[in-house]
Amino acid sequence: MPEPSWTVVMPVKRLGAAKSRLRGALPGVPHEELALALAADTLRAVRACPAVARVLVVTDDPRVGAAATAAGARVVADPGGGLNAAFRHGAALAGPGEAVAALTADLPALRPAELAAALRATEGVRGFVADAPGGGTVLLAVPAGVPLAPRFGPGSAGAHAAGGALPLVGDWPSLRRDVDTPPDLAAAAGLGVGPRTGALLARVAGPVRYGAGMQGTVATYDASTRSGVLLLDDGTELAFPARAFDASGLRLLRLGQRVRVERDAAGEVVRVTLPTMA
Ligand SMILES: Nc1nc2c(ncn2[C@@H]2O[C@H](COP(=O)(O)OP(=O)(O)OP(=O)(O)O)[C@@H](O)[C@H]2O)c(=O)[nH]1
Ligand SMILES: C=C(OP(=O)(O)O)C(=O)O
Repeated sequence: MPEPSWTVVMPVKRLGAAKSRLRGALPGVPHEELALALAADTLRAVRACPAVARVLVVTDDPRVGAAATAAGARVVADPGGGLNAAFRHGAALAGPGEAVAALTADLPALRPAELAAALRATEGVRGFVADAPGGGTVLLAVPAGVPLAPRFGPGSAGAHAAGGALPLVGDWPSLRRDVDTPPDLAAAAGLGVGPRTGALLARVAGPVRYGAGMQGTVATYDASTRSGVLLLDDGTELAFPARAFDASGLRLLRLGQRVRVERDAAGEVVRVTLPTMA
């Protein structure tokens, strides 16, 4: 059986207003560059997904529009009225026989194979994929002819479920990893981001204390190698090397102990400290 061909709708805000919670996340990098890189890397992965036939980018931003056109997407103007209006507008432009997937454009770690797997899982039903923390939505997909009825925004996972959409269960960390805050960016870097975002991370000199506020608990610790694994509060696991422990000034770590995590521009853990330490 041939793979169904999806139309993906991706709205992107004007770069000056987009991703406001990330402003200043990468010192020395203009905010609009970062906002553009996140969207461009998302789009790149979507275009590389074999299940996707068409991409509609809904935006009023000229730089996003140019990048999207160059990447082979169709660009349509933002109708105004916010994110859900933008999604409805894009979905209305899909052909009558086309299944539609509404995707947020802030998934710089997205892997085409994970998007393909999620689209396969939603075939024939109206389904959604929650973000990594669980309260938001990264993907809402409908079969041809079924209204999208998007309810994106705070608490959207609950709103989509209440509206009858099926929560899709699957191990798709790169799809669920939306980037709203500096700790999200660090988590995405840990998964591996696309080239545009990666180039900006690499441009930042020296170790950046991404998510100096990021916390987790010690899941494993091997005193002989001085390394182990942390369970972050968003449920992801993160290995830490001996040098991150050595930088802590601690003599040992106990299982279940609460720690604060500092990571470098590539997402590697550079220091594990106690939340009470300066
Ligand atoms: N075209 C369009 N896209 C939007 C609009 N609002 C949000 N988006 C996009 O929808 C996706 C998810 O939105 P949010 O995570 O809330 O992003 P944001 O509004 O840029 O970020 P914050 O300013 O931090 O809230 C992002 O790709 C945004 O660019 C809108 O009004 N129009
Ligand atoms: C747009 C959403 O929220 P966030 O700002 O968390 O990406 C959502 O999850 O529906």
